[in-house]
Amino acid sequence: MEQKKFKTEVSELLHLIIHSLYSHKEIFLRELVSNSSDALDKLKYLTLTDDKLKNLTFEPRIDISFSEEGEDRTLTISDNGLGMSHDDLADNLGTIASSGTKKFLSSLTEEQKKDSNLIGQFGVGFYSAFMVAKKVEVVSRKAGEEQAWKWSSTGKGSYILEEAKRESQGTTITLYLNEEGSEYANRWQIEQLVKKYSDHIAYPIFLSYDQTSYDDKKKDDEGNPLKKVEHKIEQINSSSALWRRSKSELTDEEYKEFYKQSSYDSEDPLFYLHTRAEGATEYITLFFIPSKAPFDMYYADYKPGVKLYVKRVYITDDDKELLPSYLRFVRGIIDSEDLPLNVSREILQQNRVMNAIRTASVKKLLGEFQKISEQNPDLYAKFIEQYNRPLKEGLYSDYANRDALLELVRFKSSSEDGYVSLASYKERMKSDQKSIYYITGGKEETLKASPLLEAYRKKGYEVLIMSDDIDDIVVGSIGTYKELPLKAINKSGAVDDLKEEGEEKKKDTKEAKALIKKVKKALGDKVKDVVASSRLADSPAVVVVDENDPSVQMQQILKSMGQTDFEEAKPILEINVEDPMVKKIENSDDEQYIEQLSSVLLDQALLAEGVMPKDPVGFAKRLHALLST
Ligand SMILES: Nc1ncnc2c1ncn2[C@@H]1O[C@H](COP(=O)(O)OP(=O)(O)OP(=O)(O)O)[C@@H](O)[C@H]1O
Repeated sequence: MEQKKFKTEVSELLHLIIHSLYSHKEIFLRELVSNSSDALDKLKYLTLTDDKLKNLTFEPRIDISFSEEGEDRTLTISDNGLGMSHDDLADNLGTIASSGTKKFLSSLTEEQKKDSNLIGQFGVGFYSAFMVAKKVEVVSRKAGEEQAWKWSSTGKGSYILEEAKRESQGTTITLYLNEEGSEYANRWQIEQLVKKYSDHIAYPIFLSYDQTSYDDKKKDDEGNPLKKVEHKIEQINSSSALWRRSKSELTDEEYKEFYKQSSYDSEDPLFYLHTRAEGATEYITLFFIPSKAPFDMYYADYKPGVKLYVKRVYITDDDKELLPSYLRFVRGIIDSEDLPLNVSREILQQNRVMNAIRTASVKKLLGEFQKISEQNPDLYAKFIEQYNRPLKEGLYSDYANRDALLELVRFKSSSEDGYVSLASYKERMKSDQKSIYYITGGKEETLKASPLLEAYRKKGYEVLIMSDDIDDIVVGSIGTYKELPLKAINKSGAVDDLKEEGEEKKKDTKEAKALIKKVKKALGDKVKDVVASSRLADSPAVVVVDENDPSVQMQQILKSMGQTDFEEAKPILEINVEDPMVKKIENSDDEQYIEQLSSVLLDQALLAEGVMPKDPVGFAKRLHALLST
C-alpha cells in the first residue's frame, strides 16, 4: 500500500471545483459516464488494432448501482473498458494530465478563480466526483494485465494505491456520498440525469436496483402481506447517438422517430439535414425543420432548439449562440469532436471551433433551403408559410449571408398569386422598368386595393405587397437587389420613374396651380404638401410620405407599440387634377365647400391606405353635409 500526495495543481483544482461548480454538482455523473464511454471507445479501437488485444471479446457496457448500508450511501459506476494500470492511476488521477489545463490554472487571478464560467473552460472530469463524495474508490484492471489496483482518496491532499481484485478488465468507481450528494443514491435521480446528459452515449448504461412489492394473497408469519424484493437490471439510456451513424444506414422513418422523441413534437419534421464535417474541425450536425413554427418563436425568452454535444455527451441546449437567432426555429444537434466537455456559455461565444461550426452550419442550412426552393416548390411553400418572417429578420441581422437570404425570402405581389421571389420578379420586369417597386404597411387586402397601384398596373409594373409588419424595417436594409433599387411607391421618390411625356404639362397648367393653392389653404398644417399627381387613374387622391419619413402605417404601428417620442411625419396629398370631385374644388369659390371637399379628399385617401382619419366624427359630418346638398 502506498500513500501518495496529489500534485499541488490537483489540490488547487479540487478546491476550485468544489467551490465554484457547486451549483452544478449533478454534472459529476455526466463526467464519470463520459470517462467510461471514452475507455470503452479506446478498448474497442485497440481490439481492432493491437495484436495483444485482438482476441479479447467484450460487450461494451456501463453499469450503475447504488446502495445504502448503515451510515454509508454509495453510488457505483462501472465499465468494462480499457481500465488503468498502477502507473495510469497515479498519472491520471494524481496529476492533471493536460498541460493546457495546468497553464490555464496558473494564469488565473484569485478573482477569476471564483468565476465558475472560467473554470468551465477546462475539463473538470473525474475530480468533480468530490463535489458529491467524501471518499472515492477506483478499482481498475487494465486490459491485457492480470493485476488490478485500487486508488482511493478523500480528496484532501493525498491518495492511496494498493493491490486489488477485479475479474476482468475495466474500472469501477465507488462514491461514498457526502450529505449534499446523498440524494443521488436514488433510482429516479440517476435515471433523470442519465436521460438528460448521457442518453446518446453510444453504449448501453444499465441501472441495477431492488424493487420491493407486496403480495396481498400471501401473508408472512405476522400476517402482513408478503414482501418480495426483486433485483432488477435495466437499460436507462437509448444509446442510439443516431446522428453518429452514416446517412446511408438510416431510414427516413428513423430520422422522423428520432425527431419526435427528442423534440416532443407529435408531427413529422418538414425536412432534415444531416452533415458530417471532417478535416480541420470535426463535427456532426443533424438539423430538423419543424412542420409548424415553434410557439415561442417570437417570445424574448424562447428556448433554442439546438443541443450541443461534445463527443456524444450532452453539454447544453440553452445557448442562443449555437445558431444565429433568426434560425431559432431549427431543432437538432451539433456534436463536436474538438470542444472541451466543460465549455461554458461565455467561452462558446468566442470559441474558434464553435464559430467555425456555426458559420458552416448557417451556410449549409441556407444552402438546403435554396435547394428545396428550386427542387421542391410545394415543400418550400410550406416552409415559407412558417418561416418567411425569421428569414427576413436575417436580412438585417446577418449581413454576411444577405445575398443568400435575398434569394430565400418571399413577398406577395400585385400581379401574381401566392408568394414571389425577388428573382422571379426580376424575370417578369418590363424592359423599361428601372426599379423593383413595393408598398408597405397595412394588411394585404388594403395594400392590394391601394390607389397608389393604379399607375403601376397601367404600365404593367408589378408591385411587391409587403404586408408583414416586419417588412417596413427589413426592406430599408435591402436597398438593392442585383443592382436594382427597391422603391416604395408610398414614398414621394418612386413617382419620378412613372413620368411620361406630356404629364408635366398637365400638372403645370394655370388651373392646376390655382387648384393646388386652394386645397393647400383649406388643409393647412394637416399635410406637408399638396401636389398634382401623375400616377392616379381612377382615384381622386392618395397620400404618400417624404422619401425619408416613415410611412403613415409605420407611424401607426409605432404608436400602437407605445412609441410616441417621434415627430409625426405629415403626409403629402397627391391629387388627380382630372377627377370630377377634384374638378368641383377647382370650379368653386365657396371656402366652406372647398374646405369640406378637401378634408374628405384627404381622409378618404388615408382610409384607402388603412389609416383612420384624425377626426372620424368630423369626416362623417362633412360627408353627410356634402351628400345632402
Ligand atoms: N473509467 C475510466 N476508465 C479508464 N480510464 C479512466 C476512467 N476514468 C478516468 N480515466 C483516466 O483518467 C484520466 C483523467 O480523467 P479526467 O476525467 O480527469 O480527465 P479527461 O477525461 O482526460 O478529460 P475530461 O475532463 O474532458 O473528461 C482520463 O484521461 C483517463 O485516462
